[in-house]
Amino acid sequence: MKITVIGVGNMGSAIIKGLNNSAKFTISAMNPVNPRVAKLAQELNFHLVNTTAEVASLKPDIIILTTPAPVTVAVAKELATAIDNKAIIISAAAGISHQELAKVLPNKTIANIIPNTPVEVNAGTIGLALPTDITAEATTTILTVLNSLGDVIELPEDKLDIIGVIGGCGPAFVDVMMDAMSDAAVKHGLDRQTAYQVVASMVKGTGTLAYDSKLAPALLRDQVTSPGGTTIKGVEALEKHGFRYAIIDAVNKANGEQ
Ligand SMILES: NC(=O)C1=CN([C@@H]2O[C@H](COP(=O)(O)OP(=O)(O)OC[C@H]3O[C@@H](n4cnc5c(N)ncnc54)[C@H](OP(=O)(O)O)[C@@H]3O)[C@@H](O)[C@H]2O)C=CC1
Ligand SMILES: O=C(O)[C@@H]1CCC=N1
Repeated sequence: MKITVIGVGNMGSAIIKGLNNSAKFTISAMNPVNPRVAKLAQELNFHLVNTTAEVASLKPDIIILTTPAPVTVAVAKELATAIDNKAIIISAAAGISHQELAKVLPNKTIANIIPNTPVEVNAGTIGLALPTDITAEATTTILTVLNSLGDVIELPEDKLDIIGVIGGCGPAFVDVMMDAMSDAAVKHGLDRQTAYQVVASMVKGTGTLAYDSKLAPALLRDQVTSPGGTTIKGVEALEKHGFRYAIIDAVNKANGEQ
């Protein structure tokens, strides 16, 4: 299957690396001329072009739009005249609706996704909204690509924003916590590299346990807080400093609440 990724920034690069790991696809990409992207194309050995006309000549089965949200509709409009109707468009642009894209891409199959950066290591969380009139064949094609990048959660488009905040922005929120924990470990005498390793391993294990057991996070927390022990003292400090509400409000704000 031939896949062209348009916009090779943080998300586009992560998708390309994840697709490249799975070694199942012929990958190409389009980006304005940029030495960073040229270097990545050389390293991963994918074909790089700079114009939508060149994208058309590649005859991709799938085009993934990872351009900045504000320019995505304009890029889609340019593509509409260049590509044939067979190419399936998958847009990762947060906040750009199916309807806005369908207006400039008539007669094209368009799916909306919100992926996250862990797609780079094929451990992504990908919210997917499919159009109601999509064919079984197109659905299979889209799922073949996305399943190679991580967990795909299919849902109606009106739920894509909140999945996008939890799945898409969530890694940044967890990274902030990991960074703070690493600083605290360094303060208490651990060297920084070991601190990063311990924190990443702990988050990976905690995530895997929650994912595999399907237990509620509160129950998993209770299993750590031994009576009269150290953890409950830390949890008390988190409550005192409003950690829980800080997280809830981060989600509120990322989801557009004023
Ligand atoms: N980052 C994330 O975790 C997530 C991002 N997304 C979505 O992915 C999209 C990209 O975000 P992100 O990767 O963070 O942003 P970046 O700024 O890191 O990447 C954007 C890329 O698009 C390129 N670009 C700009 N204009 C054009 C154009 N007209 N044609 C082709 N390429 C273009 C830029 O090129 P250059 O800089 O070389 O000029 C850059 O390489 C957004 O729509 C965002 O909503 C969705 C979920 C998660
Ligand atoms: O920050 C953003 O707008 C994008 C969408 C989800 C994650 N990053």
